Amino acid sequence: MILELDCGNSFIKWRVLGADIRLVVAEGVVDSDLALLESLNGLDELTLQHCRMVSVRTADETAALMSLLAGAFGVSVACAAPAREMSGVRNGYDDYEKLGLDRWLAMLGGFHLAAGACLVLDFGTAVTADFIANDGEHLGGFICPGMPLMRNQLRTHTRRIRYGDVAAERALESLVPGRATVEAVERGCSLMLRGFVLTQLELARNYWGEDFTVFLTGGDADLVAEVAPQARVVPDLVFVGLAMACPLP
Ligand SMILES: Nc1ncnc2c1ncn2[C@@H]1O[C@H](COP(=O)(O)OP(=O)(O)O)[C@@H](O)[C@H]1O
Ligand SMILES: CC(C)(COP(=O)(O)O)[C@@H](O)C(=O)NCCC(=O)O
Ligand SMILES: [K+]
Repeated sequence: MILELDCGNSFIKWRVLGADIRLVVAEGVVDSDLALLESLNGLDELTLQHCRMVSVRTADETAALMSLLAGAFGVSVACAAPAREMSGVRNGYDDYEKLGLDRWLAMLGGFHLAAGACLVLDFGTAVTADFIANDGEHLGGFICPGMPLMRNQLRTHTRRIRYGDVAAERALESLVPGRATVEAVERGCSLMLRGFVLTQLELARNYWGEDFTVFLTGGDADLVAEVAPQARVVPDLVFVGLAMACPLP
């Protein structure tokens, strides 16, 4: 069995592949290293041969998780590393090591699945957009605050915007102008994300006409899927890239 981990700024996405590595036998989203251990320890018949991971956390945090996993399951962990070029994709950053590894893997996965020009949009703590041309050249991308950051900025930098998570979820059932703070904020931020998506689509059309594939990934991809009906929603896009960057030994 193989354990795969995508350590974002807010959550760790994990999944276990079976003896047939095309099959996901267990998966989850957790908010801490300890919660990850708990989830994994709760699985019966877990026998890990390999572990591969991508992390956008600090080197210290990543190393701590690696040694935790080595201690608990006796596996060594392969970590995705920056590259100037891989699987036909050329990293477009001036300093290629600075490009977020989750972005890089989602790009590898997207270009592989599209076999051509693609726009990769990731909705996590931050929102990212990356443009990969038909020849695999990464043209660059954009980073902006995601839903969790936008709502938390409003909550922490104003005095009267206060509401709970349950109300937030319900507020997004519609996008008509809000008649309560929670509706006004949640819908307002959701529309910001949708506007961002539309701008990215316009830019992609300027580059490539209609000849490109759009990928939506990240925990909040569903919030914007409606404005990009042509897009492929691929929640495990980072894992597609992870398998390419860290093939089994
Ligand atoms: N099952 C889930 N568990 C946790 N967060 C989720 C889940 N489904 C959707 N989300 C949303 O996804 C967002 C986090 O996305 P994610 O891609 O995990 O971020 P990051 O990679 O930055 O940690 C949060 O706004 C959260 O509300
Ligand atoms: C942009 C990100 C913060 C996104 O992280 P996430 O929202 O997935 O947790 C991450 O990819 C990152 O730290 N990137 C490094 C900076 C860059 O890509 O330019
Ligand atoms: K992510």
